[in-house]
Order: sequence, then C-alpha cells, then structure tokens
Amino acid sequence: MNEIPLSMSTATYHYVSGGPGIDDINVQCEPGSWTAVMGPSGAGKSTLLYCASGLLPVSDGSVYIAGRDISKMREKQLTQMRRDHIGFVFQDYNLVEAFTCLQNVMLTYLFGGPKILKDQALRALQVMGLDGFADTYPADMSGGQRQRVSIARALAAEPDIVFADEPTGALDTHSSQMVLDAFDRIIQEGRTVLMVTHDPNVAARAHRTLFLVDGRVHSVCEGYSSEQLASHLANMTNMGQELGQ
Ligand SMILES: Nc1ncnc2c1ncn2[C@@H]1O[C@H](COP(=O)(O)OP(=O)(O)OP(=O)(O)O)[C@@H](O)[C@H]1O
Repeated sequence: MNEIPLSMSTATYHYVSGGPGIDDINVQCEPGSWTAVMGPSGAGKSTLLYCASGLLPVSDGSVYIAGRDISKMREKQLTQMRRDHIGFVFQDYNLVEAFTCLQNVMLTYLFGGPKILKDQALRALQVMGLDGFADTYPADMSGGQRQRVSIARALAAEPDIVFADEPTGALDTHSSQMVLDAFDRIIQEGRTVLMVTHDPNVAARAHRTLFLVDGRVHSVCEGYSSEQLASHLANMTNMGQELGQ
C-alpha cells in the first residue's frame, strides 16, 4: 500500500448532547508506524479513534483512509472501506455472546468487518495464546481472554491499519506483551497501529505518543521512556484539574 494509511485534517466532532469530543485534530500516520494516544480521562481519546476509523462522522475537517476521504462516504462505501482496510479493537470487546470464539473472529462480516477464513481465524487465536478456545463461548472466559479474542478478531484479516482502544486494559503483563509483540509484527510488515492507552509502559512501545487535552493535541512525544511519558501525563492531568475538568 503506497497511500498514507490515515490522515486527519482539522478534524472536529462535538457530541449532540454537549460532550466536547475532539477539536481541530491534524494527524498523519505513515505506513509501518505505531502511534499511541494518551491524555486525561475525558480528553477525547476514544472519540479520536472513532472519528479516525469512520465510526463517528467528523462535523468539520476531513479524514482520509488509504488516500480516500471517508468524511464524504455513504454508509455502504464506508462499510466496504472498513472491511478492506481497518481492524478495530473496542474498549469493551464487543463480542457476540451467542457465538464461540472462532465464530466471533470469523463472522465479522455480519457486522461490517471482513470475511475471514477458518484457518486465518484459528491462527489469529493462536497468536493471542488462545489455542484450544475456538469452541468456547465468551461467557466462559476471563476479561483478559475476552479482550484477546477481540484483538484476534481485529488482526485476523491483516488490515492495513489497526485502531485499538485500550487493547491491554484488562491484560496481565504476559498477555500485554503478547499483544504488543503482535503490534510490533504488524508494523514490521508495513502496516499501521493507532492505539489509545492509559499505560505509559504500553505507550513507550509505540514510535510516538500524541497527548490530548480537552479534545486537542497538546503535544507529540517521540522516543520518550515510560517514566517520561508518565510524568508528562501527570502534568496534563494536573492541568486538566486546574481547568476544573
Ligand atoms: N456518547 C456521548 N455523548 C455525549 N458525550 C460524550 C459521549 N461519549 C463521550 N462523551 C464526552 O466526550 C468527551 C470525550 O470522551 P472520550 O470517551 O473520547 O474521552 P477519553 O479520553 O477516551 O476518556 P477515557 O480515558 O475516560 O476513556 C468526554 O467529556 C465525554 O464525557
């Protein structure tokens, strides 16, 4: 893929009910890049991910995925574009309780995702350390295992760009490493990751970290250690508290 996988220009979204959302976001993600998004609670991190992936329409500005302006797309085109280019890891997993793990990974096309072959799905489960869980239902799994199923589902079709909202939020250190190693392989293959995280240790594995405050990009940090990221985040959070958020 030669196009820039993701480009957001003056992208803005305000919730109808008054939530601040995001304001004037200008971000480009190159092929083979890994970007983390951090910031205080309510800073707009998930909203940024939703707008970047077309799950929410920007009210102003534009979002290009693989060189195409998704803010101008109709729902059918948008669904096609998501199937062809995007994997999304949701914060709350979004697993279908009536489906087994294998079905959850394979049947994404029922919900606008790509069609995934059984072998692909089994491989993705194996990469997430879930061999032997193909026929297990989400209800019989721990939070961390469910999260790994949702990651397997997002990675199975080898999308050009993976959006991940707190992908390691429910995971122990070992499982987190598994996920971060999988992201490492993705970027080595020239694909792209944009990930929201609260964990400076996780963000330190990315190439750069965008810090959001009050819906806007406050700073972009490259080459920061986890300690430096933690200290930067603490400053943002104090700033938010001083502003009364
Ligand atoms: N569906 C919604 N309707 C109205 N306001 C919303 C909605 N979703 C989020 N918001 C508001 O928009 C702002 C940004 O929310 P968002 O979830 O993007 O922040 P966040 O940085 O991901 O927060 P957290 O770290 O707590 O998950 C917050 O003030 C939130 O209350």
